[in-house]
Amino acid sequence: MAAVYQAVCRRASALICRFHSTYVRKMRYLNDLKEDDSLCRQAQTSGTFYLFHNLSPFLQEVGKQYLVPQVSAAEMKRILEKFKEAEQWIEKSVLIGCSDEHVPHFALDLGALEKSVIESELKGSFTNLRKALFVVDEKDSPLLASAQSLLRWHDSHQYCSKTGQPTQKNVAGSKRVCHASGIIYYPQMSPVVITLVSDGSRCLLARQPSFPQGMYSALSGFCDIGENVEQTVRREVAEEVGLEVESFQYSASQHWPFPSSCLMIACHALVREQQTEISMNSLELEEARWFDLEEVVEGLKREPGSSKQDDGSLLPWFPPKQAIAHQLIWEWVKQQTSQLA
Ligand SMILES: NC(=O)C1=CN([C@@H]2O[C@H](COP(=O)(O)OP(=O)(O)OC[C@H]3O[C@@H](n4cnc5c(N)ncnc54)[C@H](O)[C@@H]3O)[C@@H](O)[C@H]2O)C=CC1
Ligand SMILES: [Mg+2]
Repeated sequence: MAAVYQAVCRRASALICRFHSTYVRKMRYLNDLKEDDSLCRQAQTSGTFYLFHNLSPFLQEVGKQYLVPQVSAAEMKRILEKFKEAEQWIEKSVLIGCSDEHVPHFALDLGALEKSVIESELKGSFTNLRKALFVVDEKDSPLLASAQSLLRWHDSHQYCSKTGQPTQKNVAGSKRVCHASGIIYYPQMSPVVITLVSDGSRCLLARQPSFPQGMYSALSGFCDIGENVEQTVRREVAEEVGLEVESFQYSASQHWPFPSSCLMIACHALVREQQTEISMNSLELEEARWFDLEEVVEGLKREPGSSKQDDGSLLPWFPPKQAIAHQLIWEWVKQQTSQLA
């Protein structure tokens, strides 16, 4: 009876599925892979793999382009057979998505294997993520960022922080379990607020000592435990530049893999026109100042290389479009120019 009931349910859910959009079906499939170890193990045999070596993604340089190759399961098998314990390597992979046709995508870090062997087999090279994100096609950057973050999380959560016992990942890599205590660990992101402060006609951009020369960005800061986004915006602006936020507006968000895994929550904030004197916290920032519209528009046109002047000084430039700070600055320019029109 139970078997008949299950068959009816399966048929019903298959019928319902047919009416779902491609997106819904894809999300449901990914969720099934996360929940069902045997389904996911089977998926590994037909999936594609994005490779990393000590958290650096594998890229291929073709002409002036950098491609992010997807290695087929068969190709993966062929390469791993060159090393010992080939089968065990596939088990280290983590699920990072799937195509509209439900071909699952995995990420795999081959850090303990000889890098040069893999590079020459696959004709490419493992490239530092900070470089990779800015040279690959725009659609591939978020994928590389989230894949690396997930691999990093697994690498640094091998043991239970309560019992000290090893933790085991599920096949998809969506969690790790300590079988001694029953504690389940899920991949984490730290919420960070990034705020573009404006006084109505100028915007405030700052430099941290670690930024590349000449680059200015919006103010950023990790959320403290218990804070909401508004409280973090107000606190960070007060801490870093000594100003009081009057009002703020959410703009967009982005996952950011540095220093480990941040959820960047981007906001515009307004301070009173009469209270714009900056009192910079020099422990965190090396410069913070107001920029007018013209200076921001000019800065957006500049690239790191083109910011150097003949006398060696640097003109300001801003984060590239892959960073959400860029989007905030663009939005501010658009809003200012629409006000002027
Ligand atoms: N995608 C983008 O456009 C941008 C991204 N960012 C990212 O935002 C992050 C945070 O910005 P900051 O101004 O550096 O933050 P911050 O102003 O809160 O200062 C960083 C300090 O906060 C402390 N901290 C508190 N919680 C932390 C946590 N969960 N992880 C690490 N450190 C923590 C540490 O002492 C650290 O040195 C940066 O790591 C950076 O990668 C920053 C600007 C632009
Ligand atoms: Mg900060």
